[in-house]
Amino acid sequence: MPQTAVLTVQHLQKVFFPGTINERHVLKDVSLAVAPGDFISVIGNNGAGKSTLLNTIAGTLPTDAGELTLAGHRVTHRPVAYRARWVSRVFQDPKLGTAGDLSVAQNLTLAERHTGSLSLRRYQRADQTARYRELLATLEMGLEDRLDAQVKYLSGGQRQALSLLMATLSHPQLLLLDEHTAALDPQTSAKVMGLTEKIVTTQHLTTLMITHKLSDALRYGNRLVMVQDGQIKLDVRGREKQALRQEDLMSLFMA
Ligand SMILES: Nc1ncnc2c1ncn2[C@@H]1O[C@H](COP(=O)(O)OP(=O)(O)OP(=O)(O)O)[C@@H](O)[C@H]1O
Repeated sequence: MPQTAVLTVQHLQKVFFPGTINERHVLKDVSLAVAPGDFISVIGNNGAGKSTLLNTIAGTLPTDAGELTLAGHRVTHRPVAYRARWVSRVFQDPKLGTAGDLSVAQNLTLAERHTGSLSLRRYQRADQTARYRELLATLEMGLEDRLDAQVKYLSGGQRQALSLLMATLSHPQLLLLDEHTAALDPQTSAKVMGLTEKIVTTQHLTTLMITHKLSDALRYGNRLVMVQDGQIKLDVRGREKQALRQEDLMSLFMA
C-alpha cells in the first residue's frame, strides 16, 4: 500500500503584484509529493521561488491557485497557526527561532509549551533541569552549562543549534529549513548540518531544506529538488541523487 504523503503541493501558483506593471509569476504550477521520511534538499538560483514555496507551505503567504495538504488535511486556505501543529521551521537568521531576552531554559520551556506537553510534565519539574541539560548536551555546543544565560549572548551557531532543537522538540511531521546554516561560518555551518542530519535521522523527520551549498545538497538527504524560474526543474532521489556531481548541478544552473 502506498504511504500517505506528509505534504502534497498540487499546481501551486503565486503571483506578486498581479495586474500591475510589476506582476511577477514566482511559482508556476508547482507540484510535489513529499513522503514520510523524505529529506529533500532544495536548490535554485536567487529569486527562483524557493522561499516563496516554503512560505506558501507554512502559510505565511497565501497562494493564488493550487492545493496544499499536510498530513492528509487540506490546508490551502488555512492560517499559519492551524498548520503549526504539523510544521516547524528554522530560518536563516538565528534570532528568528529564539527569544533573545529569555534564558536557554526558558526558550526550551516555550518550545515545550508549544507542543502542549508541558502540563503533562509539570510534576517532573525537579527533573526539568536534568532533562534540559541532557537535551542540550546532544548539541555538543556547551549549552548544557548555560541554562540560565540569556539567549542574546550566545554565538550565532549556538543560537541556531538551539533553534533547531526547539523546532524539533515537538517531533513535527514536516520540518522546513530555510538556508538555516547560511549565516554561519564554515566550521559552525558544518557542525549545525551534522546536528541536523542527526536529529532528522533519529526522529525520522520529513524535511525540506533550502541551501545554496551544492555540496550540502548532494551530501544530505535522500532527495534533491531544483527550483528554477518558479518551476521544479529537477527532482531526483536515491541512487540517481547519489550519482549526481556538483558539475551536473552547475551545468543545470547554467542552462
Ligand atoms: N512578499 C513578497 N512580495 C513581493 N515580492 C516577493 C515577496 N517575496 C518574494 N518576492 C519576490 O519573489 C521572487 C522569488 O523570491 P524567493 O525569496 O522565493 O526566491 P528564492 O529562490 O528563495 O531566492 P534566494 O535564494 O535569493 O533566497 C523574488 O523576485 C522576490 O523579490
